Amino acid sequence: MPCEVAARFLILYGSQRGQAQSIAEEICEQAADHGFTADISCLSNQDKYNVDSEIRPVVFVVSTTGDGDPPDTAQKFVRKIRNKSLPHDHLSHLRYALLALGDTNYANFCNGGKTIDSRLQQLGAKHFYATGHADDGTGLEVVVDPWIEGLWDTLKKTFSSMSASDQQGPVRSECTQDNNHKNESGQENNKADLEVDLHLLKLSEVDSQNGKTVTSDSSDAETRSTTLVASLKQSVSPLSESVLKVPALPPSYLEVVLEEASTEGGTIPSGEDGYREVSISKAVQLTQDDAVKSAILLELDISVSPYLFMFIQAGMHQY
Ligand SMILES: Cc1cc2nc3c(=O)[nH]c(=O)nc-3n(C[C@H](O)[C@H](O)[C@H](O)COP(=O)(O)O)c2cc1C
Repeated sequence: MPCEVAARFLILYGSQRGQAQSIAEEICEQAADHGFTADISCLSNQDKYNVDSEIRPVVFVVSTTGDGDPPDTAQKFVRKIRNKSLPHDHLSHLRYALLALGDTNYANFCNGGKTIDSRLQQLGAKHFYATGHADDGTGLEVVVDPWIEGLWDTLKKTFSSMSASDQQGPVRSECTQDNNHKNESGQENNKADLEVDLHLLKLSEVDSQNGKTVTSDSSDAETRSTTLVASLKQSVSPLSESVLKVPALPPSYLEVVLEEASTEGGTIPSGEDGYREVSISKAVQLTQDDAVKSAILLELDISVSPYLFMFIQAGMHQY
């Protein structure tokens, strides 16, 4: 089934008396005419959006109240982004545009929007469109209307300049709307993106018993762990089951001094931990030559227990 793809962005507004809110809603309504889908939320609904992980372009519409203060509904958001412990690149992923409302009859013109704008910049967020400052003293529409008119082109450019991976977030198929757009701010979108990424982390291995490929993913950690253990057992024998071979190192590293105390024709004692019965007569043949007094272990051609191997290694270190 063909899917219509819509570029999706987020509108966040902070309004004291309703003007910023109605402008935000106007932008939201116009979005469809320009081929976009917009989600909208008041800045006070912090459970509906999260700029910390927002990958869609965001349009802020913020008024000013009091003596250059952000609206009450934006206060919590302002406190959050003002947190001094946030790193300077905390919002470097964020692409946004901001429309500030104010009145030049007041001392701090548009200061509510300016406060948010400058803090977003400090945290590494980037404008995709120049900030608008609308003056209620002379008529908001003087700035607001052309600002909205110019928004659509820059949004188009923003979406087209986003990398393919970035577009996974903002560009959504309408066919997946139920799964991906459960709330108006798109917070579920981010969760869905994360889930998609996690599901890429799959482990595949071949079941040696039936020859089929077994695939496990992160949602089935228990199964994955069990299968991996079995796989390791099959590919590598435990050390205790291995036949130890004397490594083919240069002879000078493998020489072992045989003590005179060794009984001629006797055996290395058996029954002691890890020892294996080895004919000494072979060794004697080699030690009979007083000039040598040592044997090259390789030439003995005997297989040894792990314990004896360690013993020989210790001897080699001393040598
Ligand atoms: C009590 C009050 C205080 C205001 N203080 C400022 C201010 O300090 N600076 C400014 O630029 N505008 C100020 N304004 C103007 C508003 O920001 C402007 O009218 C805006 O359009 C209101 O938007 P809103 O209805 O979304 O809150 C103030 C308005 C009111 C009513």
